[in-house]
Amino acid sequence: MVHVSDAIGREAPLSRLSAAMFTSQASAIAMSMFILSIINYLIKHLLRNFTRQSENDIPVVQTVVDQWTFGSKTAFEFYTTRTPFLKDCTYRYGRAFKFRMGRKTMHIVSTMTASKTFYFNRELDHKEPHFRALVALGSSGDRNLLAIPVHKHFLPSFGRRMSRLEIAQGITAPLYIQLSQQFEHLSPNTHQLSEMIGRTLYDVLSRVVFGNSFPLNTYEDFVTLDDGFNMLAGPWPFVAYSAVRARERLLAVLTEYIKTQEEGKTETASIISSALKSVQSLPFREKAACLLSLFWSIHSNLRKSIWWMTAHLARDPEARCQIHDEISTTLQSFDQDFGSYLRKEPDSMFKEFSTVDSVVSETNRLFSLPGSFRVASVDTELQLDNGRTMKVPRGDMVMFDTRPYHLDDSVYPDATCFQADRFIEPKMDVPDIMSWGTGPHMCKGKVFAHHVMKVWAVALLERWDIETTDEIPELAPASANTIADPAQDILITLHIRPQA
Ligand code: HEM
Repeated sequence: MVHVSDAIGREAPLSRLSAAMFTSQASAIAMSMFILSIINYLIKHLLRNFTRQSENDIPVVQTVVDQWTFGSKTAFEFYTTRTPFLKDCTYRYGRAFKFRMGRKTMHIVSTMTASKTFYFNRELDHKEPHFRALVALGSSGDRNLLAIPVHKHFLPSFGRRMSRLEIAQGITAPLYIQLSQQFEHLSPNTHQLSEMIGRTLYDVLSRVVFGNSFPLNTYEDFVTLDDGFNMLAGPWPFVAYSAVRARERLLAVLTEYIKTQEEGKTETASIISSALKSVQSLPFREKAACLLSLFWSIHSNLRKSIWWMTAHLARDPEARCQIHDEISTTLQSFDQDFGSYLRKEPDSMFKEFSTVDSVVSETNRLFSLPGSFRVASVDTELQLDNGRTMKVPRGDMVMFDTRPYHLDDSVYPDATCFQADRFIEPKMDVPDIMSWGTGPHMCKGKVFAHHVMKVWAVALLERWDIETTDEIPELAPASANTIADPAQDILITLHIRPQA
């Protein structure tokens, strides 16, 4: 038997010693496990969301840590994992709750009664989100300088220039023709969906809206800016280092673009000339930031909504078949190619293809997120259902969450399912979607965004059949813009349609 010396020099058999070591090691492990589980319990306890009822029975979501740190944990969750955070809170606490975000409180409501106050009550100011977006896009955010040009001229100019008439006259035919040309060059094999959409959409929309001379080598910078936008708009913008650099390069490009525009050297859609005229009194940096906000609204929202729409069409052979039939029947009724016809009758794109219209609305129903918030300019009360009210002190924020409404089975039967024909006219027993907001500040790009999605689907499916074996992914938890990001990309296979 091997012997070793113990601590006081006696010789101890190895088996006895190793048994002693084992016992002391086991107790050390047990002790550490015990301490770890206490720490784990404490952390969980400190970070677990719980609620206390405020006056009027409105749950206040908070953690123990939040009580000491002005809501840092709930604010962090709201900024970094907004979609699951709001979903979880709605599930636990219902359709009205609130939480601290620094010195202010955020009030979340999702009842239909509350939506009326949210969208129509003038005491709830809608300007703050615009200033925050502008600052994220490089503006100084100086309210005195920007308030009138931005809210009296720039934003209203969108509404006027993005009407159905203006879109039909200036956008529809070039958009359809350029998309069709791009789709001719796709190869009949498997593509990453985001890649198939990304550049094609960026190039076509930039040319159609900003003119042929717009530099398209800005695509990578746009993607970097878009991916970092939530960080730029949040409380820690310095974290989004590469997005800041991409933004600065884009602002430089837009400044040059504005100078050429002002010299009358390039042609653009009327939306751009009108938008630039509306901010002509501002310094170049501010003009460029305003233009970047228009540029970003167009590209960012559509890039995502078209991704979800194409992904669902690729998963749904019945919907594709219905749309292919609709396209074939409609196009047969014109005695020339559709592009030439659209030049003469652009409004026909609005009138035809009701299944595609339905698919566009269904996509926006399922993938739009609460896109905006308000700040109470005076102490205000929001009416909730059941006669309850929510007090919103001056300076606090309110957000109307459209998702619980869009995913409510009693409003949209089988609400979590994508049903391509849900919004087709004769079946119109479902209410309109809330994705665009409503009232005086309803999305100014609504008609444009819906139309671009529609033209994309018609031009793509006219030439290609598309399919995927990948599952539709979840919403990316950090999504915080009006349209959610997908949690991951999918592969999509293109087959040329025999009749194309
Ligand atoms: C699928 C795409 C889009 C969705 C779901 C969407 C949704 C929204 C929502 C929810 C709002 C806030 C409404 C409110 O606060 O009451 C909004 C505002 C706005 N959107 Fe969109 N949007 C989309 C695309 C676009 C596009 C492409 C443009 C520009 C061309 C645009 C321009 C605007 C503007 C200017 C506002 C501010 C309106 C105001 O405050 O008066 N949107 N949008």
